[in-house]
Amino acid sequence: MSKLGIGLMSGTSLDGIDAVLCRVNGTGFETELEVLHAYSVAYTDDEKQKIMALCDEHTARVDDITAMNFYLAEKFSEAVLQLIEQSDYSLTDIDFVSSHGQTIYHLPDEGSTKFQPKSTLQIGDISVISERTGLPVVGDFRTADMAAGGQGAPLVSFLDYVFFKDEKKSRALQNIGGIGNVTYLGRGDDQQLTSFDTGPGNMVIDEVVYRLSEKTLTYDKNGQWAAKGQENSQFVEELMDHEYFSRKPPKTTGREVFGKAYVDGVMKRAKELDLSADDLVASVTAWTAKTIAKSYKDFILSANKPLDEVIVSGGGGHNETLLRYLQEYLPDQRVTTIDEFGISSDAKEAAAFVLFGYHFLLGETNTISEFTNADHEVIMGKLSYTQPQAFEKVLSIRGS
Ligand SMILES: Nc1ncnc2c1ncn2[C@@H]1O[C@H](COP(=O)(O)OP(=O)(O)OP(=O)(O)O)[C@@H](O)[C@H]1O
Ligand SMILES: CC(=O)N[C@H]1[C@@H]2OC[C@@H](O2)[C@@H](O)[C@@H]1O[C@H](C)C(=O)O
Repeated sequence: MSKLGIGLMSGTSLDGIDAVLCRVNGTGFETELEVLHAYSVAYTDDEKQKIMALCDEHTARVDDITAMNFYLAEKFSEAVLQLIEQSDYSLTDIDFVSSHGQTIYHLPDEGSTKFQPKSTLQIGDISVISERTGLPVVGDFRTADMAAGGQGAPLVSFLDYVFFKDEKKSRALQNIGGIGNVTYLGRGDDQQLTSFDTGPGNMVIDEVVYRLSEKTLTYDKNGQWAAKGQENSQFVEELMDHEYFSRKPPKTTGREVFGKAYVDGVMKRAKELDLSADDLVASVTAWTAKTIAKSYKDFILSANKPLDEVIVSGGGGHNETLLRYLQEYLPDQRVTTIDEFGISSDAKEAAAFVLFGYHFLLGETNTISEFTNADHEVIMGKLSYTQPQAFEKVLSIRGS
């Protein structure tokens, strides 16, 4: 029997919270998932800067992290309530909430001392969300995959595999959020599955635009600013030199690597090269597209894996200049956006968490170990229900 789940996603771009209401039925390849309503709320600049400070080892304070764990949970709860308010449903119709949380730090590789195992931290406490909504809330997904030896990301590849594996076409599902990540799906019986973070998505473009606009713009709307400039090829090639791009998958990255400190270096070098603001925005946009195209060439095409089409999702799908560069660097592939397949670019990740939460509640695995390089598949998630009625909903899902 189908259930109604709400997915919450607040990604590494720190643009805000995406909430989607979905009808879900079945598991694995039998899954049916329909997005019924979507709602997004932007973080204020103040909120974004405060969260960003927690993503940086030099500025994060333990009291701030603790408080933000609760503050964000309130924001997530408000997003659920707003979503419901705007939809044709009421809270009592909903069976569960599934929340990604806000990643503030992700360490997919062990450090040099015994106190630095690989680890990851998503905040926005699920008990607070359960208490405010009266619903059972699933959260904290990445840790289970990491405990099984995985990178804890990319997780959305599971949705890509379930809905986009095709008999006739080999596909790359490219998400361009704060970070870019790809799921490669060979055609037909080809089970060579690959998934990794390609590098920055909008993260560097956003920060450069924020600084050049003297904090008045947080992103380059539709890529209009980049379209006014010309990419500087020397600068783009220099940026391509970062060790992340030559490192073989499996690999994942985040704000720890391509955050503010990285952009300090980008701005400094752009100044030395005397780049105009227009050319700098064009250059980081071209470079972002090139990091994606190069990673396909090095880790997919060079391994003799065919690639017919590239399906872009995430906010970067709205950046027309970024998509133009991507098509230019991948002349033999058709580059399109996921909207063509009836899924909104902005709703995909939040919908994926409905899929994960539902599998979790049914006790079904919700990872594919090849994608995250885990030792085996796991059931990701943890559960909170602060009221007996919420527990009843869990029992009813399990009994259905
Ligand atoms: N109209 C637009 N034009 C250009 N860029 C846009 C537009 N709308 C959104 N974006 C970009 O998309 C970003 C948000 O993307 P998205 O919500 O997919 O990221 P995220 O989920 O936070 O990150 P991640 O997937 O890395 O966790 C914004 O920060 C902005 O850079
Ligand atoms: C640790 C973390 O939050 N990683 C995010 C980030 O944003 C994009 C990319 O890096 C991806 O690997 C992941 O999110 C998506 C939802 C994923 O796991 O598929």
